[in-house]
Amino acid sequence: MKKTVKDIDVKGKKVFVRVDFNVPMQDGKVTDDTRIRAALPTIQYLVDQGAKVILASHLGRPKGQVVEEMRLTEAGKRLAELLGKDVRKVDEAYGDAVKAEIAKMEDGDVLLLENVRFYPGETKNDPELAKAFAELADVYVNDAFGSAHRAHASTAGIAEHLPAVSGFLLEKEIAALGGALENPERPFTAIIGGAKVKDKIGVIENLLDKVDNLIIGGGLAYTFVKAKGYEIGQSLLEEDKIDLAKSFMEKAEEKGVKFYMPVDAVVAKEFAEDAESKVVSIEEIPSDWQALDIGPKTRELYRDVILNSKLVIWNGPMGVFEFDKFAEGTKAVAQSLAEAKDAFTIIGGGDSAAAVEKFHLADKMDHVSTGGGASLEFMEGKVLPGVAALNDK
Ligand SMILES: Nc1ncnc2c1ncn2[C@@H]1O[C@H](COP(=O)(O)OP(=O)(O)O)[C@@H](O)[C@H]1O
Ligand SMILES: O=C(OP(=O)(O)O)[C@H](O)COP(=O)(O)O
Ligand SMILES: [Mg+2]
Repeated sequence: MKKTVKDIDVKGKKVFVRVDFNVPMQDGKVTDDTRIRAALPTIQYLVDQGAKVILASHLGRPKGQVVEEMRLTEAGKRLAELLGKDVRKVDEAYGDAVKAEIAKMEDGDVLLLENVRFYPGETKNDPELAKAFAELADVYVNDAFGSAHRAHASTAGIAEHLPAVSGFLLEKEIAALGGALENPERPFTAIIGGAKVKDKIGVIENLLDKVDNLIIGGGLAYTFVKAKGYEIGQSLLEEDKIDLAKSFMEKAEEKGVKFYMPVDAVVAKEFAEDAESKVVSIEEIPSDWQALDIGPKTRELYRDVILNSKLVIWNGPMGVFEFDKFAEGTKAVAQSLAEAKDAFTIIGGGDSAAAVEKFHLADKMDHVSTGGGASLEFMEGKVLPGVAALNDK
């Protein structure tokens, strides 16, 4: 068991809180604030206890440099609205100017640092950067469940220098996911989609030891379609994962895990909201088109599997649901989960959670996790670095 904010005295202390405010954005605005709302209990608690609350997060993948659209300014504004309280935002994440701002804070004040991934040391877990973060505070709190599978300077390295405890969200997520997976009800179905193919394809190997059904959709699916020998046109592909995809399909067969992939797709002429589109069978994706959603036959197939399951874990949208034209597959799977009254349903991921919010189905799920990659790695049985770094009770 890890210590939580309740196990330490925070009054008057400077508390560095790593949150996951990696929220979906469009045209400079936050389009889904699920992750900000999920961090509120910890932030509010620290405010009420009279801590000086210093928040840190990443947004997107700026690759170690400043990217204007990836500033945390808008997330900070949304947080201020939700908290009903001023949130001061600075444009850096460590250093003398930040220390000077912190020195001005009163007990109960909230300060938001700039995107920690604007610095190359963050994702490399650079010890110098971890130390620079630690110098800002007396205590470290990790509440960024969505980033707990990353061993980065602000999620792991910093914990070596300060008393390090978990926030309420991290604690709640681990309890909810751990509880469901301890003695999984069967049939147990995992649905994996989304766009982070390189990150997520690897989890499939361990999942094959745990699940009865594995459903593949979203951008992830086309590396498998390609591995089957079909043309995928301009669809998302991880060329160097094709052999891995092939081996997973073979392994599924050996282990008696039922493996489902799209039988049809909605293809588009280009990656755009208003692109010309049509439904084709999976063997017939034209070479200059790209698959942006699963097709109607696939939606039916997946629905049957979901309705016959007792436990369903879903990470990663089935298509580019941000564009209404390509949202039907994701919507159908969300509706099937909502309909599956006999099943315990868990949805995870920043974008998947945004999708079920968009379709007003979030309250029909048993657990909506703020982590996609994090919940998958947790489900694999891996110890998450962001959790491992915290102090034991
Ligand atoms: N067929 C596809 N082609 C390209 N992108 C896709 C496709 N299907 C889904 N996506 C994209 O995947 C993104 C989410 O992926 P990911 O971050 O892995 O999921 P999550 O945040 O739920 O863990 C969405 O922005 C969506 O537009
Ligand atoms: O959005 C996230 O993960 P998710 O897309 O798997 O839900 C987390 O903020 C982690 O981001 P990263 O995958 O860029 O490390
Ligand atoms: Mg995502």
